Amino acid sequence: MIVIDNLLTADEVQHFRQVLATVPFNDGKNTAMGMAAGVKNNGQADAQDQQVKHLANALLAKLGNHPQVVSAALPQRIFPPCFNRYSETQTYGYHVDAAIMRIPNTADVLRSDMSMTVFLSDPTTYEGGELVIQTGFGEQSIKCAEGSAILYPSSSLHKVTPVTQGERIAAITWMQSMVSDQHIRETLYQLDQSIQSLINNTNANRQELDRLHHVYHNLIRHFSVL
Ligand SMILES: O=C(O)CCC(=O)C(=O)O
Ligand SMILES: [Fe+2]
Repeated sequence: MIVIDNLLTADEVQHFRQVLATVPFNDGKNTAMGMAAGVKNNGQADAQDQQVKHLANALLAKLGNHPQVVSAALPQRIFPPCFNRYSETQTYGYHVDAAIMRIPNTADVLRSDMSMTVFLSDPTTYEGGELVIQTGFGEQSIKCAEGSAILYPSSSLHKVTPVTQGERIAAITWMQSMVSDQHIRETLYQLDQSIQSLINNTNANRQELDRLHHVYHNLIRHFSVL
């Protein structure tokens, strides 16, 4: 589970919120698959709306270019982000995200390996609305600052607790990774993070760094499936 701090700048968050305040929202149940529909109670911005498409594309471009997102998810495909809104009393009970998702208006499908929530509301403006994820170490409850995001394995059970005051707006998306094995993906992420911090360390031995870089790329070559 990885927090991406400041994925969006304050200005970008404000722009997203301003646009989302003007676009039509539909019942979130319409896009839930199978059992998830029974526990889903939120609103979802109309994905056919031109302004919503524009925001989704802007976020998509941002994700594909973000070094930490790329390092953690090794994305091959990213689902066009959706925008959801939980008003007072709204909630999304425990569910697992569908393993295979059809990318709207295309013939392509995506296997969800990693799920992402980008928090767009200032956390001091709403109560409740925590994203709770079941992990091997118990439940983790997450409420990020506006503009920050959480990336977590799509295989996990998760829920959004009821909003008891205010309104929670977020963008959500799913990624198919070039490396489907979660454990290997995590290990590659750790290796890359170490390499990146050595690159920024002026005392690091250049030859050793080149060797680590070489190892990282050969591991990607070995484990990625395109
Ligand atoms: O809003 C969130 O943080 C997560 C929503 C969710 O789990 C979903 O739409 O599948
Ligand atoms: Fe979900």
